Amino acid sequence: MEELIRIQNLNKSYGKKKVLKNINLSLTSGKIIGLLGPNGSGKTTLIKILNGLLKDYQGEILIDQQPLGVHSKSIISYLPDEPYFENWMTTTDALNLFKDLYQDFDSGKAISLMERMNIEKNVKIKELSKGMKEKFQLALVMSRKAKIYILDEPIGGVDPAARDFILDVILKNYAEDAVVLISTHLIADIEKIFDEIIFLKNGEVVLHEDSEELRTKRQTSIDEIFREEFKC
Ligand SMILES: Nc1ncnc2c1ncn2[C@@H]1O[C@H](COP(=O)(O)OP(=O)(O)OP(=O)(O)O)[C@@H](O)[C@H]1O
Repeated sequence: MEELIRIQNLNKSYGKKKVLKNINLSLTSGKIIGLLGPNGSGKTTLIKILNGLLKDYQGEILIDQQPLGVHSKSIISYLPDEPYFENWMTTTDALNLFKDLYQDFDSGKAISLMERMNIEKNVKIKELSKGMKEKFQLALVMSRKAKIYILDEPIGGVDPAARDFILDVILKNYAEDAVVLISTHLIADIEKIFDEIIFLKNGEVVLHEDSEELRTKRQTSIDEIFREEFKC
């Protein structure tokens, strides 16, 4: 197993508000990891830092043994929590953009995923529904042969029937030696694919465990454990 993400003593504040508090994590290859926590617990902030989008933090981050930078950008395939395409773009423009930006992008795979999703070529992205946009973006992100996939709420906007399809896309398309970090609130729908679970509570990691061991130890589902931990 290769350590692909190492986070040491990570702290981040917005003004006076501390939103990430002394985070330490080591994430290794071959795992699908659930980053779980209630609204405002810091999931998106952590994900943005890993993707080099927020720079004013304290602590050390190593991606594939190297500090954040050109190398980390080249090996992380990132699905943001909001669609990032420009209004004028068509599905084909976005496909070509990914082809230009990422050497590891497999356009044949993306086209076949689009076909399975009934997303046509040359359609204006702004004319797709929210769920279709999310599926399209996921198809592009999962068509890279990346070492690290970071997916912020990949099933948030799609209907329950489409969720299993999305999980299938994730499971069938990540390389076995990659790490997949997925943030979500919809734990019951997705927990079966997690190898490890991280609970983030008020900016702190309160649990990081193998999901099977956790279920066996507590004799219940991750969803139930989450509800218990974060009871209002
Ligand atoms: N740009 C910002 N300026 C100030 N505070 C922010 C900013 N972005 C996030 N925060 C605050 O940081 C905290 C963590 O937010 P973050 O979006 O990382 O949480 P989250 O776990 O992803 O939440 P959600 O599940 O609702 O998306 C929250 O208290 C939020 O209000």
